Amino acid sequence: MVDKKIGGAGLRGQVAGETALCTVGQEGSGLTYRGYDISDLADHAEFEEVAYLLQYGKLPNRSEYDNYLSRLKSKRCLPVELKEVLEKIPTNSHPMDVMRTGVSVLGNLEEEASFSEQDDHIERMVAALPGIICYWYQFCYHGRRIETDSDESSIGAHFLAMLTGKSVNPLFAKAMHASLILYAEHEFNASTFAARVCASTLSDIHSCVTAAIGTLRGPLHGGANEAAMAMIEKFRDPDDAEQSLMGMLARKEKIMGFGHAVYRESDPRNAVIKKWSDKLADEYGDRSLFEISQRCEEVMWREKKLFCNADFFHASAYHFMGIPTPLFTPIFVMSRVTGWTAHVKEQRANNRIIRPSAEYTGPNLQTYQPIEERD
Ligand SMILES: CC(=O)SCCNC(=O)CCNC(=O)[C@H](O)C(C)(C)COP(=O)(O)OP(=O)(O)OC[C@H]1O[C@@H](n2cnc3c(N)ncnc32)[C@H](O)[C@@H]1OP(=O)(O)O
Ligand SMILES: O=C([O-])CC(=O)C(=O)O
Repeated sequence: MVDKKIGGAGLRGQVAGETALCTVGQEGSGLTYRGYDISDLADHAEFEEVAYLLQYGKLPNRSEYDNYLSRLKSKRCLPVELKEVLEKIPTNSHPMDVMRTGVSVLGNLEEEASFSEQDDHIERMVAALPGIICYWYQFCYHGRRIETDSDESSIGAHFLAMLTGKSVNPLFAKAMHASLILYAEHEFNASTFAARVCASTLSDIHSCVTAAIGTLRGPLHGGANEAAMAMIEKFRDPDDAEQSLMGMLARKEKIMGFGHAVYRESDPRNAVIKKWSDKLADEYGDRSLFEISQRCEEVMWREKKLFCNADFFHASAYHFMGIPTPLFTPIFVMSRVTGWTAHVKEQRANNRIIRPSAEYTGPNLQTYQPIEERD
C-alpha cells in the first residue's frame, strides 16, 4: 500500500461536514452513491437513474423514471437571449468558460426566486447544459445554429446527436451512460466543496453551480482529462510513451490523469472506463492510443506507484467516440452537476455558513506611517 500523508495543507483528511450521498475510498478504494457500488451502477444503470438517485434519494421505479426523463426532455430548449449571448462568446474561449457563462445567464433569465423551486431549476440545468455547449460549439466552429432538442432520450446520446448531427451509435450511447455515471458524484471534492460553500451563504442554485464549474476547470481537477489527452496524443507508440514519461518524471513534471487526493492504491472508476476504452478502440479500428495509455499506466505504477484516476482512460474513450478534446471537461460538468446540486440541497437542508479559520503567518502589529514618510 502507498503511504499517504494526511492532514495539513489542502484540508486533506479533515472532515468538513456530513453527507449521505457518497463514500469515497472507505475500504481503501471503493466508491458508492447512496450505498450502491459504482461498478454495479456503471454496468447496469442508465445515467438518468443515477441522477434521480442522487437528487431524490432512491432509484426510480418505472413510472418515476419515465416522468423524470420526459421532464428533462421538455427542459432542453435554450431561451433566445441565452443563444444570443452564446453566439457572442469568442471561438477561442475555453468551453468551460462557455458552460460557466451559460449557467450564469440562465440564472439571470430564470432566477431561483425561492428554494422551493430548486428541483425545477436543477432539472433545467441538467437538461440544458448539453445544449449550451453544443449550441456554442456548432455556431462558433461551423457557423450553424442547431436545435437544442433531439429524439434521443438520454443526456449522453442527446449530446452526441447535437455534436455530430447524426443518429447515435448505440455502443456510444451506452458508453456515455457509463461515463456520466462514473463522473456524477465524489463527496467533498474541490468543485463540490465550492458549491457547498456558496450554498452555505444561502445563495441561489445558479451561483452554486457557476462556482463549481469554475473550480472543476483546473487541470488538477476536471481539466485533467483534456490534459491527459494532450499528453498521450503526442506519443508515437508505447515505447515512445515510456521514454517520454521517464523524462517527465525525471524532470518532476505532474502526469495528468494519475494520482488522487483520497484513493490510496486505485480509483475504482478506472477499471470501468478502461474496459470501455478497450471496447471503443475496436470500434474505432485503431488500438494504438489504447496501447499507449496502457503503457503509461504500467510505467506510472512501476516507477511511482501512481495509478490512473477516473480521467486518464476517459481521454482515449472520448477520443474514440469522436469527441473533440476541448469538450471533455464540459461532459464532466453535464454529469457532476447532478452531484453538485444534490450537495447544495443537502447543505440547504442543514445549513450553517462554512467559514473555517486560518493560522496567521504575517507580521506582528505595525505602526501606520503617512505615505511621505515611507521608504
Ligand atoms: C476527477 C478528478 O479531479 S481526479 C484528479 C485529476 N487530476 C489529475 O489527474 C492531476 C494529476 N494529479 C495530481 O496533481 C494529484 O495526484 C492530485 C491533485 C489529484 C492529488 O494531489 P495530492 O493529494 O496533493 O497528491 P498526493 O498527496 O498523493 O501526492 C503525493 C506525491 O506524489 C506526487 N504526485 C501525485 N500525483 C502525481 C502525478 N500525477 N504525477 C506526478 N507526481 C504526482 C506529488 O507531487 C507528491 O509528491 P511530493 O510528496 O514529492 O510533493
Ligand atoms: O474527489 C476528488 O478529489 C476529485 C474528484 O472530483 C473525483 O475524483 O471525481
